[in-house]
Amino acid sequence: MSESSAEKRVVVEATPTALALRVADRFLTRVKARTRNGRVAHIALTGGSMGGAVLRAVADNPRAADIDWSLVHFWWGDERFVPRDDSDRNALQSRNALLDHIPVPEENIHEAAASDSGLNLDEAAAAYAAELARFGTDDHPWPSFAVCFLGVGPDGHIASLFPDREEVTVTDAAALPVRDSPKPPPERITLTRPVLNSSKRVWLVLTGADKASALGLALAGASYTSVPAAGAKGRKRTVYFVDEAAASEVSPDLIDQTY
Ligand SMILES: O=C1O[C@H](COP(=O)(O)O)[C@@H](O)[C@H](O)[C@H]1O
Repeated sequence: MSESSAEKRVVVEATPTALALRVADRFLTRVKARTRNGRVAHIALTGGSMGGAVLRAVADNPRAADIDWSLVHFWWGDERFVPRDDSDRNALQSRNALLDHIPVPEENIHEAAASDSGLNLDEAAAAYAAELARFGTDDHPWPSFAVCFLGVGPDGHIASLFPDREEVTVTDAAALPVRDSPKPPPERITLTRPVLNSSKRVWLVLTGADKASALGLALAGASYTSVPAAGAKGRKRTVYFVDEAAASEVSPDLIDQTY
């Protein structure tokens, strides 16, 4: 195992459906453990194909009824700057998949402002940073996420940190406006790498043959500027949850059979 991937785990399931069920079950285990003694859990969600699939599997899991959702706060690693009821919004997708089906207080749901909120893109990014700062720690002006979910694009992007763009190198802000995104919609708000990587656990969830190359490069220690997924790293654990199609370029010795 190369040094660059030593602390990264790869968990493989045969299909996207099986993967979503597994991630959902593990997520519920983590949230239950974190909130057991009344501690708050901050969770960063992702949009994209598997973001929704995992949350639907959480909603369908009977163990969701065992969680005190009033202790759980939801954030997003990135958001598309579109109207509030636009189906492209990551927050709307997450609400439809999970948040509308669990008793989580509305004040625990921390959405970035939408394009019809009255704020422009810069103001919306600044407002999101200010909201993060309300829940900051002694170490940084943002909450420490117990779990940070990330999708990965075929180009290796995570959140709205795209390859070879300035945003991926920024370390002096918590949230940034993104313009001219290579993937539509063009305007977005993203958390920065220091925020994502201050998470206790970073879980990257990706499926499909079109992600195999990005996954292979991320695990091979590619530069995070050209493959942003390569730079995602949780303080305690970094896990790539993938299906067999995405895992086709992963060396078998990197696959964790025990996790
Ligand atoms: O645009 C985005 O894309 C990624 C990945 O999406 P997928 O559909 O290829 O899985 C997602 O992680 C990110 O949050 C989102 O805004």
